[in-house]
Amino acid sequence: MPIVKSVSRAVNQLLQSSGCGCGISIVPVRCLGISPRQVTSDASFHSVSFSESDHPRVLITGGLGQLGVGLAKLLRKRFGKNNVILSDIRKPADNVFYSGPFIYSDILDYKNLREIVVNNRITWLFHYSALLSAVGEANVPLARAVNITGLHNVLDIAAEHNLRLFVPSTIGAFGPTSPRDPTPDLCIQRPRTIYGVSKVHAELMGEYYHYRYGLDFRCLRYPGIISADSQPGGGTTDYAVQIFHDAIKTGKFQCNLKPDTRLPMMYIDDCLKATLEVMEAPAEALSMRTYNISAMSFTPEELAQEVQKHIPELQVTYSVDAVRQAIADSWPMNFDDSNARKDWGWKHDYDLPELVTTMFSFLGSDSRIAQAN
Ligand SMILES: NC(=O)c1ccc[n+]([C@@H]2O[C@H](COP(=O)([O-])OP(=O)(O)OC[C@H]3O[C@@H](n4cnc5c(N)ncnc54)[C@H](O)[C@@H]3O)[C@@H](O)[C@H]2O)c1
Ligand SMILES: C[C@@H](O)[C@H](N)C(=O)O
Repeated sequence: MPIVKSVSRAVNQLLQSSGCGCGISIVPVRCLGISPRQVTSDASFHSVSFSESDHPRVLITGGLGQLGVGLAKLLRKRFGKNNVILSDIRKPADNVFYSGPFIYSDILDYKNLREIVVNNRITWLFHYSALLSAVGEANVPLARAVNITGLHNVLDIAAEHNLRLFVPSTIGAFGPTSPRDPTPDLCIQRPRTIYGVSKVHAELMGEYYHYRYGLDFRCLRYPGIISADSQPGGGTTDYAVQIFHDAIKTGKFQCNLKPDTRLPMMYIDDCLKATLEVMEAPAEALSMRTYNISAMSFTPEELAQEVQKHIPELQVTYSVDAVRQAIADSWPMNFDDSNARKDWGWKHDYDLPELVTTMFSFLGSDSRIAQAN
């Protein structure tokens, strides 16, 4: 086939699949010949397309944080151990290293990330690398680099290689001028943390790449996530994990938020279930590309009361961290996730009582509960 004809066929295919319909150029930015890191201008035409009957080949960035190892476990169960690669810039614990493929990947190293995607024929990418709200405020330049420059690398590679891309957003993508009770999917978003600003940027850039280049971008705004077997990475909602550990270890918990600070929260199993469900949802079901998801909403006082049903002698004191409190006071109190429920059937399994019971059964507090009774 003459070269001109095959290129024009490829362009037509790309235009049809772009969802853009505007007839203007849809080649990703780094393919336009203006980037020092450019690949050939027809790079995406050569991508192996993902057939729905195959298992996806998955890469998880920032996979050694609170959520990544659990996500890998869920995806490996579904798609096979060797089809899911965990990556991070940290050294994995033995049990993680031996549980399936792990690879070093710094998302700020564009060429290395691209090499990993190409050599492993990746088709789905879950982009978990980030600096969370509190650690982001403590190191704004690093948060800007990881959360914004890193995202740009991931977006370009995903667009060039025709990946389905999941990027989590957060309740932190809203700010003091957003409606807080409840917070709908579409409303004013003027966050006042670098974390929130970077997440609004991620939502908008992902949606822009979707409409402009046909990138299959999918995004959920997670509430604060609570897990038993992984530690949170420096956020405002971390107290809701720490209380369980301290209740069991010392019977005392000092909370860094005020007792009446209400925030949306979710058990990790619900969060990971939603993530897989939105990635598997048929594109036609998605009326939007960024959805709120919700399960429960509580204050430190309400959580402490539920914990005290299991450990009655728990003593809770409050020593407010001004940075975290200001952040929490600007975030949603309740999250409206009706679009996720309507479009792709989202439904949570864990409310507050089930969450607390499950956490204690994981953390093995039986002996302490027995002592208390
Ligand atoms: N955990 C939550 O409550 C929560 C809530 C809302 C959204 N999210 C989002 O979910 C994602 C995962 O959250 P998490 O709680 O597991 O985060 P985490 O902070 O626990 O883990 C983030 C990981 O990113 C890695 N990382 C940092 N810089 C990197 C770089 N340059 N290259 C590659 N990796 C790098 C870190 O080593 C870390 O393991 C994040 O994007 C976060 O914003 C989390
Ligand atoms: C809410 C979420 O994005 C994270 N747990 C934080 O508090 O920063």
